[in-house]
Amino acid sequence: MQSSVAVIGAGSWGTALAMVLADNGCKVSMWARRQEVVDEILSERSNSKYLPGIRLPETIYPTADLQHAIKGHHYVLVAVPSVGFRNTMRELSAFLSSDVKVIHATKGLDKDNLIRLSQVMLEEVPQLKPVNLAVLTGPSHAEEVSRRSPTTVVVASQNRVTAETFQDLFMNSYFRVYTNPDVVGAELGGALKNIIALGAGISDGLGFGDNAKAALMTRGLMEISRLGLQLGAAQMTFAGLAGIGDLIVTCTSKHSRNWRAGYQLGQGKTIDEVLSSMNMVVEGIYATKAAFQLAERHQVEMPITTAIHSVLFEGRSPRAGVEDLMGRGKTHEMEEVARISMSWES
Ligand SMILES: NC(=O)C1=CN([C@@H]2O[C@H](COP(=O)(O)OP(=O)(O)OC[C@H]3O[C@@H](n4cnc5c(N)ncnc54)[C@H](OP(=O)(O)O)[C@@H]3O)[C@@H](O)[C@H]2O)C=CC1
Ligand SMILES: O=C(CO)COP(=O)(O)O
Repeated sequence: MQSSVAVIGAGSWGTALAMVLADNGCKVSMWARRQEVVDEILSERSNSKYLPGIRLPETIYPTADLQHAIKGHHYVLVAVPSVGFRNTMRELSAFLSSDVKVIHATKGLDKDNLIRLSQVMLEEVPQLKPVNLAVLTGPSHAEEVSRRSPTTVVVASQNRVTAETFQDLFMNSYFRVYTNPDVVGAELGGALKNIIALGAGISDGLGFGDNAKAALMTRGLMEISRLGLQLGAAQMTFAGLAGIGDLIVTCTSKHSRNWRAGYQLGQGKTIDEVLSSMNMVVEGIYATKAAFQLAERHQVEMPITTAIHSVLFEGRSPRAGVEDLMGRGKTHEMEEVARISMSWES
């Protein structure tokens, strides 16, 4: 039987994932905020602002009416930016029945309560069952997925049947889907790597080399894991696609909006100049603010996040931010390893 899926969000990622589902034989209803996007898809089969040059399959049915978008669908995918996530879920709440399975592909945190987005889903749509929720994350730029370039992602859910149901819906010859029970790690990996990608862009914009970027990625993963473990994630998740995998692609790809924003900051532009030059979401900016507050709340050391926070929100120059990082007091690479190594006893 043909599955029908509602995709909420018609930016780059919602559209690219709608294409994967359509390629898999699903009937896809896609909600866009603006009627112009709907009209363009209906008349041209394209979404030129977000995926220029890509032809969308005929089995993607766009609509600007949220209720119409999800009516009769057993599966819902939410792919709106984190800043609009809570409101979108609140609006959806009136139309979602309790047996629907919902997956989100947004990489961010709730800016007000500093919670994960699957937690926001349950707050705003209390009739949803936690076992029916999942998260899709991993190294996956929309531009490449929409060109059907080989991509791997992770679907995380506390319930195996739900994870495998979404795995079956999305998986195909160019889109390989793994499952993982660690929802906390999957969501945090996706949200926090954007901060480090901003840093990688800043480093490149300042003219630094590969050594600096490798350092940022490695030490960045360390602080992502540190906060993640404190918040209940499984360490191994950060060694997988939702962790190091996504960190690599976002810190090194020309497609990354976070890297591009960081690059311009490194070249001397202000944050306002950078944001006005980009017509797509830069999640790392919001994630930096949220992670900085979480680090303070949980007493977790996150020097790179702190340095990027000082550049974004405290008027520190990118170069001074790097000096802050390089001038920190000396430390072990891994406190945990140093602590358990008997040979280190004096
Ligand atoms: N692009 C990618 O390669 C990937 C993106 N993601 C994640 O997916 C999420 C969505 O990003 P992406 O599709 O790339 O973003 P884009 O910038 O490409 O598009 C944003 C989309 O969200 C809509 N939108 C903007 N603000 C709001 C709001 N407040 N409420 C509801 N909708 C809103 C926009 O509508 P309008 O046009 O009307 O402004 C547009 O449809 C992000 O969390 C991102 O990190 C994850 C993996 C890959
Ligand atoms: O999450 C992404 C790729 O996995 C997209 O990253 P950007 O938002 O930086 O483009």
